[in-house]
Order: sequence, then C-alpha cells, then structure tokens
Amino acid sequence: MKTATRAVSSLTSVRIAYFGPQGTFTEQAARALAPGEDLTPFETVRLALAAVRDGAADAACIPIENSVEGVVPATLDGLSDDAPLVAVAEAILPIQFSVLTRPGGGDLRTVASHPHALAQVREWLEANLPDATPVAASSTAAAAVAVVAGEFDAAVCAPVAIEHYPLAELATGIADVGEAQTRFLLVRRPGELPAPTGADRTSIVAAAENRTGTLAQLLSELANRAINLIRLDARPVRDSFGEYRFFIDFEGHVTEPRIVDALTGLRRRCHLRFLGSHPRADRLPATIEAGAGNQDFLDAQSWVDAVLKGTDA
Ligand SMILES: O=C(O)C(=O)C[C@]1(C(=O)O)C=C[C@@H](O)C=C1
Repeated sequence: MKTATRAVSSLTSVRIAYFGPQGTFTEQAARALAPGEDLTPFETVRLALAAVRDGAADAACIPIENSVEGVVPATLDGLSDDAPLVAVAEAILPIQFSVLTRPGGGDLRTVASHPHALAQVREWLEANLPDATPVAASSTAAAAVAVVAGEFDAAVCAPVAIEHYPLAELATGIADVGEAQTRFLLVRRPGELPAPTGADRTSIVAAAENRTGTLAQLLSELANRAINLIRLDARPVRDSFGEYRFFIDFEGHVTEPRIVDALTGLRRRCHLRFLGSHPRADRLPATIEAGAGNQDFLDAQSWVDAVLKGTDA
C-alpha cells in the first residue's frame, strides 16, 4: 500500500499540536510531517487549531479527508472560522484498524470510535460484532481511553494504539475498503510559504453569493486558465440556512503567474480565504496545457506592458 509523506525542513524546534490523544492516526501523520519535533495532543481539531492561533503552538497536524468517508467537517469549519491559518505540508497515510478490548473482558455490547473510523469498518462490525452498538468517540484513541475506563467495551483504533493503552487486540488489519487513505495537513499562522515544486496544491475557501450561476462562474476562472480542480466541498455557513462556503483545491502554487491570474479573477467575484499552497503528498505534477503555462501568462503580460509603453501594438 502506498504511503506518501512530505516533511517541512524549516520546522526545527517548534511545538506541534495534533488531534489526539496519543495513538491517533493524526499523531502518526504529525511524526511523518515534523520528525523529531515536540508533539502535544489536543482533544479536538478545534482546540489544536486554537493552540496555533493563540501562539501556544507553532503548527498543528489535523485530518482533512478520508478516501472512504470524505472530508472531516470539524477541520473545514475550523479552517474557515476565526483567524486565518495556512497549510504548509500534507501527508497521506494508509488506513487500517485494530479492534481493542479490555484483557479478559466479557460481553462486547458497545464499540466506540471516531465516526470516520466506524464508517470504514461498518461491514466488519456487522459481520463480526453484530450485537455491539457503535458509539461515536472524539477520536480513535479517545475510544481506547474510554474502553480502559470501562465506558465502552471495544474501540476501533489505529494499530499503534495497542502500544499506548493496556488493551488486548481482538482483530487487526480491518478495513471494509482496501487501500483506504486519509490526508492530513500541517497548518501554521500565515507567514513564509513553502517553495513551489511543480507538484503543488493550492486551497481556498470561497464565500459566494447565492445567485444563478455563481459556482459555475467561480469554477470557470480555473477552467478558462486550464487549472485542474482537485477537490470541491461545500459546508453550510451555519448562521443562514441554504448558504454555503465552497472549499476549492486546485493544482499549482500561489507564486505561479497562472495561479495569481486565477486568484485575482476569483477574488473579483467573491470573498476568498487562502488556505495555503504546498507540495502534494502524492507528488503528482500539475497538468499544464499548451498555451496555459506560466511563461504564456508572462508573455501575455509583457505584450500588454509593451502596448502600454508604446513599444508594441
Ligand atoms: O481518530 C483518529 O485516529 C484520527 O486521526 C482521525 C481520523 C479521521 O478524522 O478520519 C483519521 C483517520 C481515520 O480515517 C480515522 C479517524
């Protein structure tokens, strides 16, 4: 199974907040993204992000999307509310689970985990623990903590959780969908951007007016410049029913002329929040169509400059 990670070499001696407690998948992603750094667990994504916003931590590692269950709503809302944060790196981890119980424990009436984890082992639970009621926990490792405390009978966890909690392994290597993956972000307060690599992801949140054709017009700003869209999600604004924010990821880096051109086009149409430009964990290079490369944008700008100077027409 493919594992792709990218580290940020400039992140030396910083404190990294992560969505914990110890033994989450997010902790493994944080170790891959910031090797050797001092990691501090936070109980929720929102608290990990708040630690960065208020300066208690220099960066936070949080889950953003899973290949089976989709986006992590707490992360999207946490990045679009409050002070801006930007993603500087991402990691993609393969996801398989272990089921942990108290050693010698009796009947398994409840099985707890993060809702994304429960969704990824639903069929396995129906086939193997049909009498256990699934219960949502704040994270996979929080479920293990709750099993240790006797609140639930079994936890669906990251396989490493067994190293952190005095529990027994009922099963391991579980996943209804083989090759499941989760993508994680390392986010910081706005500042220096990671350098462009040619295989980058740029992320924005667009708050557009609710009128005919708005979303099509936003996307056309990318399509007209042959910029490849790689993710589109909508989240309700929450205080006004039927209004949405659009989370748009596309290939390229904000320092590229073609991306600058697209962002200025988008910004004219709606309010934007920039969520970062950073290397893609899968290292897939950006698709560049003939006539839509950075040099084409620079050449076009040079021609306009010459027209303005009166040296060309
Ligand atoms: O609870 C954890 O261990 C997490 O890191 C969160 C999370 C998620 O948000 O999707 C991460 C990976 C798995 O898909 C299940 C749970």
